[in-house]
This record gives sequence, C-alpha cells and structure tokens, in this order.
Amino acid sequence: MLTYPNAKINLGLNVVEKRPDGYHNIETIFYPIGLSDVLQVEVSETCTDYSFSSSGIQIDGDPEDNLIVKAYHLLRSGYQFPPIDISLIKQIPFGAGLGGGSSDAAFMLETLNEMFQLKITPGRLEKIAAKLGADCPVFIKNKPVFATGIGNVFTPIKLSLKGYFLLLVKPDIHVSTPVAYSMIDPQKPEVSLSELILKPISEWKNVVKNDFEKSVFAKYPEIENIKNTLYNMGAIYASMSGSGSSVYGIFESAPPKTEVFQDYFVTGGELD
Ligand SMILES: C[C@](O)(CO)[C@H](O)COP(=O)(O)OP(=O)(O)OC[C@H]1O[C@@H](n2ccc(N)nc2=O)[C@H](O)[C@@H]1O
Ligand SMILES: Nc1ncnc2c1ncn2[C@@H]1O[C@H](COP(=O)(O)OP(=O)(O)OP(=O)(O)O)[C@@H](O)[C@H]1O
Repeated sequence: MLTYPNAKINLGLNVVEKRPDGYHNIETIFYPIGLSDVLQVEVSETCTDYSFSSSGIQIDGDPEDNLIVKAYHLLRSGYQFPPIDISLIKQIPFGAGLGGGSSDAAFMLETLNEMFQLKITPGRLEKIAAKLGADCPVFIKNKPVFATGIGNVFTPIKLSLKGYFLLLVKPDIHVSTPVAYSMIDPQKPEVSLSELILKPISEWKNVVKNDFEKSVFAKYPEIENIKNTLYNMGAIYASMSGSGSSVYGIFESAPPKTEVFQDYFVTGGELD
C-alpha cells in the first residue's frame, strides 16, 4: 500500500506554560500542506518480522529509532498481522518544524490499520499516535485545526487558505525541538490565537506570532533574514513553522521567481 505522508505548517504558536511533566502547553493552528514523503508497506515474502529501507533525504540516527519503525512496534505489540517490508522516500526536511517524521508515523499506523483491518477507531489511533510524539495525532484527521494541550487537543476551525500560494524555505540549519522549547519563557497570551486567526490574513502580520521566533532568530539571524526576504517579495504573511528552521510565506498570487534562496531547500505552490 502506497501513501503520501504530508507536512504541516503552524499558523501562529503560543507556548503558554511549562507542565510538571516537562512538556509545554501550547496554542497553535496546524495546517496540512502538499509537501510529502512516500511510504510503501507490503506483505513480506522474505522476512520474518519487518524490513525498513529509506531513500531520499538521509535521516540521521539509527533506523530502529525511526518513528515509522516505532509505530510498527507499537501496533505489533497489540495486534496480529503478517511480516511486512516498509520503504520510505524522505522528501520532507527534518529539524524543520514541518512534522515530517510525525506524519510518517501517523500514516504508518493508518496503513497497518487499513491493510490488516485492525478496526482501530480514529479516536484510538490518535491516542496511539500521541505515544510517538506531540505532533503525531494531528496527522490522523489531517485537517486544519486549532490545537491546545501539548498540541494534541483539537478544535475544528473554519479556515481555508485555498487560492493562496505558499513559498517554503528551509536553510541548512537543524533546530532541535527540545532545545527550542528549553529556550522559551512561556507566557499566556492576552488574546487567544483562536480569536486572532479570525481576522483577515492581511492583519495576521501584526498579531499572529510564533513564540519560538524570538530565541531561534537570536541564535540564527539567517532564519530571520529569510522571513524578511519573504515579506520583501510580497508575502501577505510570513512565519517560521513550529520550532524551525523552515520559514514560509503566504502570497495572494504566485510569488516572483528568485535566485535569493538558491542555497536552500525551497518548495511551494497553491494551497488547498
Ligand atoms: C514545535 C511543534 O512542532 C509544534 O507543532 C511541536 O510542539 C513539536 O512536537 P514533536 O516534535 O512531536 O515533539 P515530541 O517529539 O513529542 O517532543 C520532543 C521534545 O519537545 C519538547 N516538547 C514537545 C511538545 C510540547 N508541547 N512541549 C514540549 O516541551 C519536550 O522537551 C519533548 O521531549
Ligand atoms: N521518519 C522520520 N523522518 C524524519 N525524522 C525522523 C523520522 N524518524 C525519526 N526521526 C528523527 O526525528 C528528528 C527530527 O525531529 P525534530 O522534532 O527535531 O524535527 P521536526 O522537523 O520538528 O520534525 P518532527 O515534527 O517530524 O519531529 C530527526 O533528527 C530524526 O533523527
């Protein structure tokens, strides 16, 4: 079975408070985008448990630590299904705040559920996904949502960026999520993001913020430069996604072709 685990961007992100368990309560809007990996899972004719191979962008770390493999082990411990061969084409940069690994894991859970008719409900799948990472559960419904808690409590929102254009830029900087959280001084926002996002997109620039930007920009001015360049190119709204290092611009029409980002990973297109 072939699936295309997609990335997300965060539209606004408030880090509200640190919790006793070390995690942080946040407010954010997750918006799925078209950039995706390719995940193939087939019943294996050769192995007795599972095989995993990965091509495309080379993922650091041990393959056993890949979130896809962790998702596999999580279901294997509670459900019966035959041996499988898993292959991934990695196209979503990691250390980018795009949730690529989380999406791979969520799609892996869904694939196994569907291929082997495990009959796990979407609600239960979200709970299983939460064991793999805070960003994982959102990829089960995979719709724009307002999220609270550690990013796992969802309220549907009526928000469509259909017809707008995205330009996404990822410099060659890996921002580690735990390190990014450790640099933040959490603060309850005066006005909730769920209200601010109802304003016209042209006003987001002045009110919708990502709390990670302050400390990440201070450490890596190059990332702030990308955001400024996107505004200079005519973006109606620009922001770092999640804990970085990717930065996106939202445009009312196709952004002008430019050489300025030639050293970076760049993607984009019309939004859904
Ligand atoms: C920055 C975001 O991408 C915004 O969507 C997410 O909050 C990050 O989610 P993620 O990468 O899935 O994070 P996890 O793999 O669950 O956690 C990695 C580390 O980030 C920190 N972490 C993560 C999520 C959260 N709400 N509070 C945290 O403090 C914790 O130190 C945790 O050990
Ligand atoms: N399938 C996967 N794709 C990408 N990274 C993975 C995957 N499985 C495990 N990882 C690990 O996750 C790390 C990236 O996590 P990090 O939270 O820093 O980045 P991110 O861009 O916010 O991505 P995500 O939200 O998917 O975790 C990588 O360094 C890699 O070791």
